[in-house]
Amino acid sequence: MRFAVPIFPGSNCDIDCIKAVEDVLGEPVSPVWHQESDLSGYDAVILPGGFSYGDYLRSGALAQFSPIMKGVVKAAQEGKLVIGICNGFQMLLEMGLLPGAMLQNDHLKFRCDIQELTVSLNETPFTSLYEQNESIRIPIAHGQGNYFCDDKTRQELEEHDQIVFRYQGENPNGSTAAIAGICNRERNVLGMMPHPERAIVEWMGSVDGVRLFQSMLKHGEENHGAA
Ligand SMILES: NC(=O)CC[C@H](N)C(=O)O
Repeated sequence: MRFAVPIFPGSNCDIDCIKAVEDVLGEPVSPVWHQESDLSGYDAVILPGGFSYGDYLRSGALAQFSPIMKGVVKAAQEGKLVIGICNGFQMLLEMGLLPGAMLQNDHLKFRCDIQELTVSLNETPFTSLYEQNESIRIPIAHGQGNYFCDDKTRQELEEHDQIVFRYQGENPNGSTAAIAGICNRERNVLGMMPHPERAIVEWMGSVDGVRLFQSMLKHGEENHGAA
C-alpha cells in the first residue's frame, strides 16, 4: 500500500506521519511537496498536522489552494483513503471535503495533552481494529480545535454515522457534541484533531494510534490488493 504525505510550508508533523507508516506498517510512504498535483501513484493520503501557511486567516485556510489539493480531491473521489490529522483536518473542512468548521479553542489557549477518546464508529477503514465505543488515549496539540457545525449538519452526521471519535471526559476545546473526528458519508475520508502518529510507541505515553494505521492497511489489502 503506497502512502503519500503532502507537505506544506509550515507543516511540522509530516516526518512523524512518515515514521508511523514506516515503523508500524513497513509500507512505502513518500513526502510530496504541496506544489505537486499528481497523487495517482498512491493508495492513501495523510494530510499532516502543523501550521501550514503559518495558520494565516484560519488554520488550513490557505493550504486548500495548494496544487496538491487537486490530487487530494481526486484521491477522495476515487475512494482512496484520505486522512487529515489536526491541521490536515482543518484543511479538509476548509476544502469542503468534510462538513463543518474549526474555531478557536473555547478557552483561547493552545491545548497540548494526551486525550481520552471514545471510538464512536469502528465501521470505517480507519477504525476497524478498534472496538465500538472503546476508550483510547491519543495526544492532542492545537489552538483551533473547536469543531463547529449547525444543528442540521450535526443531525446529518448522527444519522449517517459520520462521527468517528468523541472526546471523553472534559471537552478540551468546546467542540460541538465533543466531536474529535468525522468521516464523509463514503467513509474513505477522515478528519481528526488528535494525533495517532504520536501514539505508536510506549515512550509516547500511548500506543493507541497503532491500530488506526493497521486498519488502513487492512482495508487496502482487503479492498484493492494495494499492499
Ligand atoms: N498540531 C496541529 O496540527 C495544529 C493545527 C493548528 N496549527 C492549530 O493550532 O489548531
